[in-house]
Amino acid sequence: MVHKAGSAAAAGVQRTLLAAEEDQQQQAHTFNDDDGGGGGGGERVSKRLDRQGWEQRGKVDQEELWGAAEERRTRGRGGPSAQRSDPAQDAEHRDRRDATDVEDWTLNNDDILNDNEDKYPVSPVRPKRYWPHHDLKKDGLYPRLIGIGCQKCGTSSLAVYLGYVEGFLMSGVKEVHAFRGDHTHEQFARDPFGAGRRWMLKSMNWYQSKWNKRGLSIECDLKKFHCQGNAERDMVPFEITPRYLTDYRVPFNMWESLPSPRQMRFVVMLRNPTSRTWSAFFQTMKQRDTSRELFVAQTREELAMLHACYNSTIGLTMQDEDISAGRKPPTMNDLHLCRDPRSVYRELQTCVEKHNAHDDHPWFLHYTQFASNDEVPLNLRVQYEGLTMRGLYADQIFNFLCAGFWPEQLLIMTAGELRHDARTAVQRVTDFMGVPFQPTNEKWFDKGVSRMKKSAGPIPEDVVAELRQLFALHNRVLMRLLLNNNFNVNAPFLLKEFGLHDDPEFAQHMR
Ligand SMILES: Nc1ncnc2c1ncn2[C@@H]1O[C@H](COP(=O)(O)OS(=O)(=O)O)[C@@H](OP(=O)(O)O)[C@H]1O
Repeated sequence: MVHKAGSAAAAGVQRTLLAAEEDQQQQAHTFNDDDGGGGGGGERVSKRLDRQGWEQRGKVDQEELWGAAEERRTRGRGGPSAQRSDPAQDAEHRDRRDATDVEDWTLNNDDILNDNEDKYPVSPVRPKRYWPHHDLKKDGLYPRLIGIGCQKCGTSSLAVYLGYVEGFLMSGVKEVHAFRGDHTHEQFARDPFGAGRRWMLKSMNWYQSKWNKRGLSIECDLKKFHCQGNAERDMVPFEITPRYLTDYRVPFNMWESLPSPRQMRFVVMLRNPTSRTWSAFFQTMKQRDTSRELFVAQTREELAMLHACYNSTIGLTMQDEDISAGRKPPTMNDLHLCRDPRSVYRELQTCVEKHNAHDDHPWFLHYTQFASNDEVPLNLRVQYEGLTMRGLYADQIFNFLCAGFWPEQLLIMTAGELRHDARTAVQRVTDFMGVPFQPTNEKWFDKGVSRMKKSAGPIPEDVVAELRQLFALHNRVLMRLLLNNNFNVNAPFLLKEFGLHDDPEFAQHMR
């Protein structure tokens, strides 16, 4: 990539990069609505992209997903799977659903506002909950399940599979990107009762509206711990935005603004980070310069920057010697390592600026552009984390614990697991959500979701060893984090994905 030196040129390139990043997301995620929480324009874009995307694939029609959901609602609970399951159980399930078609229930909210602090230590940076009790429009649902990652890990296929499970209700677009801006965290902190509150309401109303297409709604009065609505209790509204995992602000925004963060469930798709990096590069550069030389050059530049800056700034778990040296796994007792994402990014930015000898490489600097930059509109002020850093999953997941979420709330699935047996993998998700696994269209589970986009093919050999070297320690810390806490994992698949299935340290988990 050729960059011009000089700050004006750098700003120009940065704008181009922002545009490219947007463009990348829009092109890549054909059901993406990367509006960053603003509303309006994103809807238009997403409609266009949805149509193009699904037509290109020629296999799945998003309306079909919605149509299937609607049909299920109106004609009862039939569907192919019903023929195969126990009729008595089905009848019982049907009765239960009919009885709850109009819901009026009290949430089990013991720990929503007064967290049960006995179970785990509380992170020193867990934000205050700002969820507004009043003034919200009551015309949509909140998700119960959010797919938070990771990019290029099979999330589109997972979205399609879940879309064909009874009761699972996808947002109008797969990726809502609701929590990535500063609209909650920063605006609200600055002005909780004025502009910040208006931002919050606007963005949460916008978020809720993603599920209002079928006239479903739910109202919650958290002062009375009471919710009422016409959504069925075991319905699972969901969305999947892979970049939620890599933007350190996201879990904090979620904790602040979702009505019942402790009841949220997350699914995290993971993939071996080396092949992920190449797949992500291939997507980013689609229709531009996809040369393997560029990939090697760009990756090396990122690696140099990460070696200089990652561990000392953004790498939360890396800052504990015992953890990084393998003397202990990261657990909930290590939440003192947590940092406010804004200060983490600020430090990262300072470090990157110091080590970046060439200010003609703004594409990399861009990923630390957290401080306000008036030239960049708020909804475009995304973090560009580079491609390699997105594979350092351990700290990204740990950061969710920092924001207040518990390991029990996260289900970890690997791309290999989904590819191996989608039915069993998706059933893990339905079990996790406590709802029966009832596919509404068996063919997707029997045939599998066909490859949706052009594949990246094999990674250029030149940098494989360097990438593996960077990821080795982080992968190990990740396994220790996931296997020693109460995450919902499938250990053998997990270890296999990361090439640690023969490692004596984890042998007990392979049994
Ligand atoms: N069923 C199933 N299981 C596992 N992996 C699958 C599956 N379907 C697709 N893929 C591969 O996932 C890669 C695309 O991932 P995403 O859909 O998450 O991409 S995106 O972030 O939404 O753009 C992409 O990887 P690459 O081919 O290496 O680019 C897909 O081939």
